[in-house]
Amino acid sequence: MNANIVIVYHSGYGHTSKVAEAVAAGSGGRLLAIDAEGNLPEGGWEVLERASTIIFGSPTYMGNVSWQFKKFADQSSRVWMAQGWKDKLGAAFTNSASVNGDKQTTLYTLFTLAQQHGMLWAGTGLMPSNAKTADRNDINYLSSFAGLATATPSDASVDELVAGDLATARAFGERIAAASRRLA
Ligand SMILES: Cc1cc2nc3c(=O)[nH]c(=O)nc-3n(C[C@H](O)[C@H](O)[C@H](O)COP(=O)(O)O)c2cc1C
Repeated sequence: MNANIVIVYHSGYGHTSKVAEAVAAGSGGRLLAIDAEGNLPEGGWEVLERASTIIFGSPTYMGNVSWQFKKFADQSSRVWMAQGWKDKLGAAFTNSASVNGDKQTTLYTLFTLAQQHGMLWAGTGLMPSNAKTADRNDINYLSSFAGLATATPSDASVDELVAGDLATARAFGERIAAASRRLA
């Protein structure tokens, strides 16, 4: 595990957790879950303080981050006061039911959070799979650049995430780990 990379995320029903696990597998990063009340576990803020790279993750609910993630973001204003995350590397992912589903708004919220903190930003760095021959299981089929986007059908269980999305999440994690090494 690479303690320099922390994946801090919320998942209401477990689907975004699966994406977070794939990002962790690719990056070697440590998972840090925001709970159902919007709180971090004991010592969570210190884990983030020590990290050089923070990857933010949230499901898209009503076109934006979940309220639990927003509570975490608002609580991070205490860190902002001391500029504690300035110049750390930031990146983000979101998962939702629809292929579009307004995920871009969620990614922009996560990007804005990172920029308010003065963080550096890394996108997916993944080429799109948008040709006629493209298959749903191709890497970056959703063709997102600003951050990782995955789509889990609304009736899929947590064991039924699209394999290509999980592979894309691993590739995204590898990309963020490589970017993190370049800044070290
Ligand atoms: C309150 C709520 C709002 C949602 N809003 C959206 C949405 O705006 N766009 C979308 O594509 N899916 C939406 N969904 C579907 C979720 O994004 C989707 O089920 C996702 O996989 C849930 O992730 P989770 O299991 O980590 O909570 C919504 C689900 C809930 C519960």
